[in-house]
Amino acid sequence: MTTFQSLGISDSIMKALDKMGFEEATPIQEETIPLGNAGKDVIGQAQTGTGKTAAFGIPMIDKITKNDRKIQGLVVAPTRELAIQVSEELHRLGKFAGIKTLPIYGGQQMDRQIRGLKEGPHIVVATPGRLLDHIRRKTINISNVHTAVLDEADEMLNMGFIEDIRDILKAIPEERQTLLFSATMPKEIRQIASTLMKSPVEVKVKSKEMTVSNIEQHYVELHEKQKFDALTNLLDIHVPELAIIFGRTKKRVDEVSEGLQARGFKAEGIHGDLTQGKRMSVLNKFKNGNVEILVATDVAARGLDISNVTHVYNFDIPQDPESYVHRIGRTGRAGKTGVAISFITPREMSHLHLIEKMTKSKMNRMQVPKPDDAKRGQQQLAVSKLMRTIEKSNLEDYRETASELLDEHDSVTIVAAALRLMSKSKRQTPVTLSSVQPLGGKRSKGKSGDGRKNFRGKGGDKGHNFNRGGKGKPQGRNRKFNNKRGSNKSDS
Ligand SMILES: Nc1ncnc2c1ncn2[C@@H]1O[C@H](COP(=O)(O)OP(=O)(O)OP(=O)(O)O)[C@@H](O)[C@H]1O
Ligand SMILES: [Mg+2]
Repeated sequence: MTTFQSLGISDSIMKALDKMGFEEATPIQEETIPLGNAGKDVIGQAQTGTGKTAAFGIPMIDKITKNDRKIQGLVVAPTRELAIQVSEELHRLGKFAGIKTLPIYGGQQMDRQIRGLKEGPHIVVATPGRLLDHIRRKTINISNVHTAVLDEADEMLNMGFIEDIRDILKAIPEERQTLLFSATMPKEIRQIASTLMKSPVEVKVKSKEMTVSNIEQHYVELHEKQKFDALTNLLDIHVPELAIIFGRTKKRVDEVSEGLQARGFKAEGIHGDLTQGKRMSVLNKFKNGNVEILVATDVAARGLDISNVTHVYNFDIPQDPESYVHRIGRTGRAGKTGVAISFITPREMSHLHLIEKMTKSKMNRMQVPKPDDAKRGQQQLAVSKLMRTIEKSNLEDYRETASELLDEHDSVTIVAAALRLMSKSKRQTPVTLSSVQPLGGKRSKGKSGDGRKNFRGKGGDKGHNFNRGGKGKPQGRNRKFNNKRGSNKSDS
């Protein structure tokens, strides 16, 4: 056990950590905080939900001169929601040190951000596109930044963002300290990374698997047409506290979330075509439990930290193994347990094996859930509600009516009727989704024998409709989108 005390952290941050309930440092924090304090460039790779934000946030905050009201720390993150979340975590960490943090992202009014910038934040957490807008309009000055962080570094250095990142880093003094963090770091990206850094120290928390062991991983082999019923059956069996369902495209997300609503689930969709206001309100409703199921594109795959997510469902298998790691990593965070279930069509089985191989983890096969199991699950839920009412409520006022009922019917019939009333009635509502193409089995082999590259193109969110391999020719069915660089601005 490593205490934060032994890592040479200032008293004001110690106070913040105490308030946040952090008792001991996680392995990535233990290894990278001293390096960060020593001014080293660091590439930090550790599993999802293991505290990478504080790993770069603590040394960054500890280097800030409070009385110098210039931007001294800069964090770049791939999505708006993540920029907001990281900014909030840095705010909590830097609260007692008097450090001001400002998130800057697309979809928010420029003048509001400009006003915020004029107030002199010490740290800015930004999405790349909007940050570049400010740099070009000269409404931000990052020439005094001494610590730059790329959160989700491999994503930031992928084809969709790399040029933006280069442009951003050009506006920061070369003698900066650069910190790169992610749960995944493909070799080719690591190489690009080292060109932006000064003799970086690579810290990779030792673990056989890329995914955390507290996530149970399963898969269900099924046909496309079975997916929706299988999903609602599983939801009835698992009764997740909060669940995220990942779909491949925005349209898919809309259809699945509408279908779930039609069957009586508290579900909403989130993807890059929604207004920023809508994205925030959906996410907030999910965080406070008013929405129990979030249906999302990969826009919600990286970095988001929502503590009670108990289940992640891959309604469509993700395109690349990294994406799988990040998606399922929305559950099982900070030592909690979680369950991840991926739907695989028969043609996609080779892709499943590829993910298993790359992530060095194994998914357990699960049978296609049956309606009877779902019914039992629902009844179980009604029973537990009934039991809670028995334990917690004052039932005096109901006793007389209850005994009158018992004079006329047997007790089993009455309880059965109550359970029926309490079970959701809309589950049989027919829902048909538009047809989609499975990820091609043959294509997954690719020229290089490394099928990953073929799955780089994303037909989904963030406008990543291009091959993200970074080199070589575009492959697979996303070829025609390959020139759409810059379309990632949709999330900037
Ligand atoms: N030392 C600690 N003790 C207890 N909780 C911690 C500690 N460090 C971080 N946490 C909490 O753990 C959760 C996950 O942290 P964080 O979001 O930084 O993970 P991450 O490694 O960045 O994950 P991802 O790869 O998904 O981005 C957060 O709620 C954070 O506040
Ligand atoms: Mg993170």
